Amino acid sequence: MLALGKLLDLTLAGREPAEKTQLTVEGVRMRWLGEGALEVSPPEARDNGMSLLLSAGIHGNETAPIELLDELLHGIARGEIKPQARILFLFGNPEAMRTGARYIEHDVNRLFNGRHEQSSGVEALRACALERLATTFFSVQGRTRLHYDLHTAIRGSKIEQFALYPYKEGRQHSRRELARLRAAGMEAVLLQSKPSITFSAFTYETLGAEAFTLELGKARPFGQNNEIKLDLLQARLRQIIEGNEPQEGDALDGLQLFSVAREIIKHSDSFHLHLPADIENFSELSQGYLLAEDLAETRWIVEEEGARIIFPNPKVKNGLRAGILIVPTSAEQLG
Ligand SMILES: O=C(O)CCC(=O)N[C@@H](CCC(=O)O)C(=O)O
Ligand SMILES: [Zn+2]
Repeated sequence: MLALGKLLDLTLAGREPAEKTQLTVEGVRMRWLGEGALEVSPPEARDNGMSLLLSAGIHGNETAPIELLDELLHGIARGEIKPQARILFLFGNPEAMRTGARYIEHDVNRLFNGRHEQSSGVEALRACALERLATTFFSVQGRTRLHYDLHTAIRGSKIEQFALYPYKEGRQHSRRELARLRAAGMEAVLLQSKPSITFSAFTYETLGAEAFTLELGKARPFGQNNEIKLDLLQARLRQIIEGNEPQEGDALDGLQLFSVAREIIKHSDSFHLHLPADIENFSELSQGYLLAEDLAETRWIVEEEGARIIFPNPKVKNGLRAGILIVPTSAEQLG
């Protein structure tokens, strides 16, 4: 296999490849753009106009998606997968990947849409570099722009695989993209209701891509991801890459939709979350339930009917989201 196909090995070893550009037997050009960043370009005659950004390792301990991208890249480097799309592979936080940590100093997925300018350290530099790489990649006009940012979650979940769909004022969520996610094995989608500072929010809001955070199961170390079923996602990614997706229309086929009712923000060290430590994502909370308390007698009480909690985490830094309250919604208002 070509050395650049081993982007993961290079990244984990903190090494720079001797040759920065290589051609596969299929005439596909692979170009190393910097640590954890590789661009794949099909021969011009085969290019179908799709620009696909695939990122993983934004959180360094979320290894299943990193392994998935590694496999896809190996397939391309060996000539088994024949791209018609341009692809940018990004490993989000190499430093944290090397230590098996979610992050070193700051959660890189809270530093986008310019937030890195108010921060410092390795993750602020990385978020700035990722923004630049994505901006350059999506700068070619007239191409379809799609971004999947792949993650796994800290805790177990009543719904194993789901996507988060960013929000931008005046832009409609696309039913066709939801159908594509369903075909890729996602069981639910959370429709965001305000702008955000995550990587997928950046590519959606600022770069005009269709962009999603995909949650694929529970985070485990490298080599321990057998329980995570990625065959549907892998097959769909391969079809997008090779430009041979079935045209099955926009049927959502049982996909569960939720909208974000509220983000729970931790304001101080006095923040206390009234949930069991082992609570699963998508657990239902009854109306009137006292979810959290913070300084100055701030109380978070569940008001919404059918509310569920995802990503509850009282250990986040002050000022960041410590959980999301979601409610069921329907597909009626989709574009
Ligand atoms: O399990 C958790 O608590 C967090 C899992 C995770 O990393 N989720 C992403 C979601 C990003 C988004 O809101 O689009 C994150 O929190 O960064
Ligand atoms: Zn993550």
